[in-house]
Amino acid sequence: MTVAKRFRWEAAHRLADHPSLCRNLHGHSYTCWIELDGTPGPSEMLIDFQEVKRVVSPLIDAWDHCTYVNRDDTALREALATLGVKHYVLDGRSTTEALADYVARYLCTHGFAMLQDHGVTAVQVRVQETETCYAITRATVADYADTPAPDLEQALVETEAVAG
Ligand SMILES: Nc1nc2c(c(=O)[nH]1)N=C([C@H](O)[C@H](O)COP(=O)(O)OP(=O)(O)OP(=O)(O)O)CN2
Ligand SMILES: [Zn+2]
Repeated sequence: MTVAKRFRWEAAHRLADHPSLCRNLHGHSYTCWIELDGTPGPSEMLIDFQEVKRVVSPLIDAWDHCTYVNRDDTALREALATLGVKHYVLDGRSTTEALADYVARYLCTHGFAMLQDHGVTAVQVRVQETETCYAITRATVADYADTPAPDLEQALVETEAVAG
Protein backbone atom coordinates (compact mmCIF):
# COMPACT_ATOMS: atom_id res chain seq x y z
CA MET A 1 0.00 0.00 0.00
CA THR A 2 1.20 3.52 -0.75
CA VAL A 3 -0.27 6.65 0.82
CA ALA A 4 0.75 10.21 -0.03
CA LYS A 5 0.65 13.72 1.38
CA ARG A 6 1.33 16.93 -0.54
CA PHE A 7 3.16 20.05 0.66
CA ARG A 8 3.72 23.41 -1.05
CA TRP A 9 5.99 26.40 -0.52
CA GLU A 10 7.42 29.42 -2.31
CA ALA A 11 11.16 30.04 -2.46
CA ALA A 12 13.87 31.81 -4.39
CA HIS A 13 17.23 30.41 -5.44
CA ARG A 14 19.94 30.46 -8.02
CA LEU A 15 22.43 27.97 -9.42
CA ALA A 16 25.47 30.26 -9.45
CA ASP A 17 27.55 28.09 -11.76
CA HIS A 18 24.72 27.34 -14.20
CA PRO A 19 25.60 28.14 -17.84
CA SER A 20 22.16 29.61 -18.58
CA LEU A 21 19.31 31.58 -16.99
CA CYS A 22 19.29 29.60 -13.75
CA ARG A 23 22.36 31.50 -12.50
CA ASN A 24 20.00 34.45 -11.94
CA LEU A 25 18.10 34.77 -8.70
CA HIS A 26 14.57 33.52 -9.45
CA GLY A 27 11.64 31.91 -7.66
CA HIS A 28 9.50 28.79 -7.77
CA SER A 29 6.18 27.62 -6.34
CA TYR A 30 7.40 24.23 -5.15
CA THR A 31 5.15 21.21 -4.75
CA CYS A 32 6.28 18.09 -2.90
CA TRP A 33 4.49 14.75 -2.81
CA ILE A 34 5.61 12.42 -0.05
CA GLU A 35 4.63 8.79 -0.64
CA LEU A 36 4.88 6.22 2.18
CA ASP A 37 4.95 2.45 1.63
CA GLY A 38 3.82 -0.23 4.07
CA THR A 39 1.00 -2.52 5.08
CA PRO A 40 -1.92 -1.01 7.05
CA GLY A 41 -2.70 -2.70 10.38
CA PRO A 42 -6.13 -3.35 11.95
CA SER A 43 -6.84 0.41 11.97
CA GLU A 44 -7.00 0.28 8.14
CA MET A 45 -4.66 3.29 8.20
CA LEU A 46 -1.00 2.93 7.30
CA ILE A 47 -0.14 6.23 8.94
CA ASP A 48 -2.24 9.26 9.83
CA PHE A 49 -1.60 12.06 7.30
CA GLN A 50 -1.64 14.47 10.24
CA GLU A 51 1.38 12.72 11.77
CA VAL A 52 3.29 13.11 8.53
CA LYS A 53 2.34 16.79 8.51
CA ARG A 54 3.44 17.23 12.12
CA VAL A 55 6.93 15.97 11.30
CA VAL A 56 7.42 17.71 7.96
CA SER A 57 5.72 21.08 8.63
CA PRO A 58 8.65 22.68 10.51
CA LEU A 59 10.80 22.16 7.43
CA ILE A 60 8.17 23.51 5.05
CA ASP A 61 7.62 26.53 7.31
CA ALA A 62 11.39 27.14 7.34
CA TRP A 63 11.50 26.96 3.54
CA ASP A 64 8.37 28.99 2.77
CA HIS A 65 9.33 32.41 1.37
CA CYS A 66 13.01 31.75 1.96
CA THR A 67 15.91 32.11 -0.42
CA TYR A 68 18.00 28.96 -0.68
CA VAL A 69 21.68 29.74 -0.72
CA ASN A 70 24.67 27.49 -1.18
CA ARG A 71 27.12 27.85 1.71
CA ASP A 72 29.84 28.52 -0.92
CA ASP A 73 27.88 31.34 -2.59
CA THR A 74 29.39 34.07 -0.42
CA ALA A 75 28.22 36.94 -2.65
CA LEU A 76 24.57 35.93 -2.27
CA ARG A 77 24.95 35.12 1.44
CA GLU A 78 26.34 38.60 2.09
CA ALA A 79 23.58 40.25 0.05
CA LEU A 80 20.86 38.35 1.92
CA ALA A 81 22.43 39.19 5.27
CA THR A 82 22.64 42.86 4.29
CA LEU A 83 18.99 42.88 3.26
CA GLY A 84 18.05 41.04 6.45
CA VAL A 85 15.78 38.60 4.65
CA LYS A 86 14.96 34.99 5.44
CA HIS A 87 17.33 32.50 3.87
CA TYR A 88 18.22 28.84 4.20
CA VAL A 89 21.83 27.74 3.89
CA LEU A 90 22.45 24.46 2.08
CA ASP A 91 25.73 22.54 1.96
CA GLY A 92 25.42 22.31 -1.82
CA ARG A 93 23.36 23.44 -4.79
CA SER A 94 19.61 24.02 -4.47
CA THR A 95 18.73 21.61 -7.26
CA THR A 96 15.39 19.84 -7.34
CA GLU A 97 17.26 16.59 -6.71
CA ALA A 98 19.01 18.00 -3.64
CA LEU A 99 15.74 19.33 -2.19
CA ALA A 100 14.03 15.95 -2.70
CA ASP A 101 16.92 14.21 -0.93
CA TYR A 102 16.76 16.80 1.87
CA VAL A 103 13.03 16.23 2.47
CA ALA A 104 13.55 12.46 2.50
CA ARG A 105 16.41 12.75 4.99
CA TYR A 106 14.44 15.17 7.17
CA LEU A 107 11.40 12.88 7.27
CA CYS A 108 13.34 9.65 7.79
CA THR A 109 15.47 11.07 10.62
CA HIS A 110 13.08 13.35 12.52
CA GLY A 111 10.23 10.88 11.89
CA PHE A 112 12.24 7.67 12.23
CA ALA A 113 10.41 6.29 15.31
CA MET A 114 6.99 7.28 13.96
CA LEU A 115 7.63 5.62 10.60
CA GLN A 116 8.98 2.46 12.22
CA ASP A 117 6.05 2.30 14.66
CA HIS A 118 3.60 2.38 11.76
CA GLY A 119 5.50 -0.13 9.66
CA VAL A 120 6.40 2.39 6.94
CA THR A 121 9.28 0.69 5.17
CA ALA A 122 10.09 3.16 2.39
CA VAL A 123 9.30 6.68 1.22
CA GLN A 124 9.36 8.38 -2.15
CA VAL A 125 9.71 12.15 -2.27
CA ARG A 126 8.83 14.01 -5.45
CA VAL A 127 9.73 17.69 -5.58
CA GLN A 128 8.28 19.66 -8.48
CA GLU A 129 10.03 22.93 -9.25
CA THR A 130 8.17 24.10 -12.33
CA GLU A 131 5.26 22.84 -14.42
CA THR A 132 7.73 20.90 -16.53
CA CYS A 133 10.29 19.41 -14.13
CA TYR A 134 10.53 17.34 -10.99
CA ALA A 135 12.86 14.96 -9.16
CA ILE A 136 11.96 11.80 -7.26
CA THR A 137 14.10 10.18 -4.59
CA ARG A 138 13.42 6.85 -2.94
CA ALA A 139 14.55 6.02 0.60
CA THR A 140 14.43 2.92 2.78
CA VAL A 141 13.50 4.03 6.30
CA ALA A 142 15.74 1.47 8.09
CA ASP A 143 18.80 2.94 6.35
CA TYR A 144 18.39 6.17 8.37
CA ALA A 145 18.87 4.69 11.86
CA ASP A 146 22.29 6.35 12.27
CA THR A 147 21.87 9.34 9.94
CA PRO A 148 22.20 12.79 11.58
CA ALA A 149 18.96 14.78 11.38
CA PRO A 150 19.09 18.11 9.50
CA ASP A 151 19.22 21.00 11.96
CA LEU A 152 16.76 23.73 10.95
CA GLU A 153 18.01 26.23 13.49
CA GLN A 154 21.53 26.09 12.06
CA ALA A 155 20.44 26.39 8.44
CA LEU A 156 17.67 29.01 8.74
CA VAL A 157 18.68 32.66 8.97
CA GLU A 158 15.70 34.82 9.79
CA THR A 159 15.62 38.30 11.24
CA GLU A 160 12.93 39.41 13.65
CA ALA A 161 11.94 42.15 11.24
CA VAL A 162 10.88 39.68 8.53
CA ALA A 163 9.78 36.64 10.53
CA GLY A 164 6.18 35.71 9.76
N1 LIG B 1 18.51 18.30 -13.21
C1 LIG B 1 18.22 19.60 -12.94
N2 LIG B 1 18.30 20.52 -13.91
C2 LIG B 1 17.98 21.80 -13.64
C3 LIG B 1 17.58 22.19 -12.36
C4 LIG B 1 17.51 21.19 -11.33
O1 LIG B 1 17.18 21.46 -10.19
N3 LIG B 1 17.85 19.93 -11.67
N4 LIG B 1 17.20 23.47 -12.11
C5 LIG B 1 17.19 24.39 -13.03
C6 LIG B 1 16.67 25.77 -12.73
O2 LIG B 1 16.53 25.97 -11.35
C7 LIG B 1 15.34 26.19 -13.41
O3 LIG B 1 14.53 26.95 -12.53
C8 LIG B 1 14.48 25.13 -13.93
O4 LIG B 1 14.93 24.90 -15.20
P1 LIG B 1 14.08 24.71 -16.52
O5 LIG B 1 13.26 23.47 -16.46
O6 LIG B 1 15.05 24.81 -17.61
O7 LIG B 1 13.09 25.95 -16.48
P2 LIG B 1 12.31 26.65 -17.69
O8 LIG B 1 11.20 27.43 -17.06
O9 LIG B 1 13.26 27.41 -18.54
O10 LIG B 1 11.75 25.41 -18.47
P3 LIG B 1 10.82 25.33 -19.77
O11 LIG B 1 11.62 24.56 -20.74
O12 LIG B 1 10.47 26.70 -20.20
O13 LIG B 1 9.62 24.54 -19.31
C9 LIG B 1 17.72 24.10 -14.38
N5 LIG B 1 18.05 22.73 -14.60
ZN1 LIG C 1 15.14 27.34 -10.45
